[in-house]
Amino acid sequence: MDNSKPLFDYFSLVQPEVDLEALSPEQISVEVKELSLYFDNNQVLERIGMSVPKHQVTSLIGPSGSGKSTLLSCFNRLNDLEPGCKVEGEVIIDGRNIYDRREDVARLRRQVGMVFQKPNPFPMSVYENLVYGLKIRGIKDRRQLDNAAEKALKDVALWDEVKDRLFDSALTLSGGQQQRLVIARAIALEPEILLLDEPTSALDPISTLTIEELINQLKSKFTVLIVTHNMQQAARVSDFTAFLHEGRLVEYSDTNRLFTRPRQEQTEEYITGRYG
Ligand SMILES: Nc1ncnc2c1ncn2[C@@H]1O[C@H](COP(=O)(O)OP(=O)(O)OP(=O)(O)O)[C@@H](O)[C@H]1O
Repeated sequence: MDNSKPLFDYFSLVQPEVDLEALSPEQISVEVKELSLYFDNNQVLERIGMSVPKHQVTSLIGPSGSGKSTLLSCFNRLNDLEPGCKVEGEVIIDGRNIYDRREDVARLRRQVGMVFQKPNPFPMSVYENLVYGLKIRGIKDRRQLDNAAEKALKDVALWDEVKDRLFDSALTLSGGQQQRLVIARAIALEPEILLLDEPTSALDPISTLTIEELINQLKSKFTVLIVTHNMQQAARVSDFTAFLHEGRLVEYSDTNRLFTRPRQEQTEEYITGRYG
């Protein structure tokens, strides 16, 4: 993996550009409308509007503090846990505004899984990590749990590495393996949407590459949203890219378009490294 490679090199093959405006409702996984978010009196997101395409990878990029992680956590209402947080606007998933008072947040979090920057396996065995959520859901059948654990490990290409260590502590795995395990734990619950908040920033280059390859495969089953500081990573893994600056969505388009022919000067300044 070469992070110094010019971004343009990733797009040497001309790919058809996808028009986000032309997506049909069936192609949209999440619709964000006029979304603003405040922590006390500080406005962190300003009237964000975007349609997130189904079964595609969408990256959120932008300088530190631009609101990427905050926007990502709006998709499963993780912000609600923060004191002083106020949200305006709508985030629509499956026709429901998830900020509606009637929303069942536990159900939402099953529909929208999340993986954080630092691998956070539970301090229990590899196997127990994988079946924990299923057991909470009331699944007791041993064969069903075994099958789910095996399938999730195969989905993240970890099965061969850990099949003989299923009952060892998850904390004995390497950092890259732990992050794949955490992704497996999330997908064992069969979410529709997977949120990845800088999933490789604590990992070495080889583990990063493995996770990036995995992200490419995951989109056949899930809609993936990823926050990344690394523009080369956004170029490598994502179909669509959203550039945020000071809480505003400056530009959102086909990744190819955004990195080769940005419409906004601010985007161009950012991707060419003039700031951020
Ligand atoms: N819980 C919170 N309480 C108050 N302010 C917050 C909270 N979380 C985030 N902020 C503020 O919201 C703004 C956006 O933060 P956020 O973490 O979303 O940015 P980011 O683009 O993900 O940054 P980074 O790349 O550094 O992770 C920052 O000014 C931050 O200080």
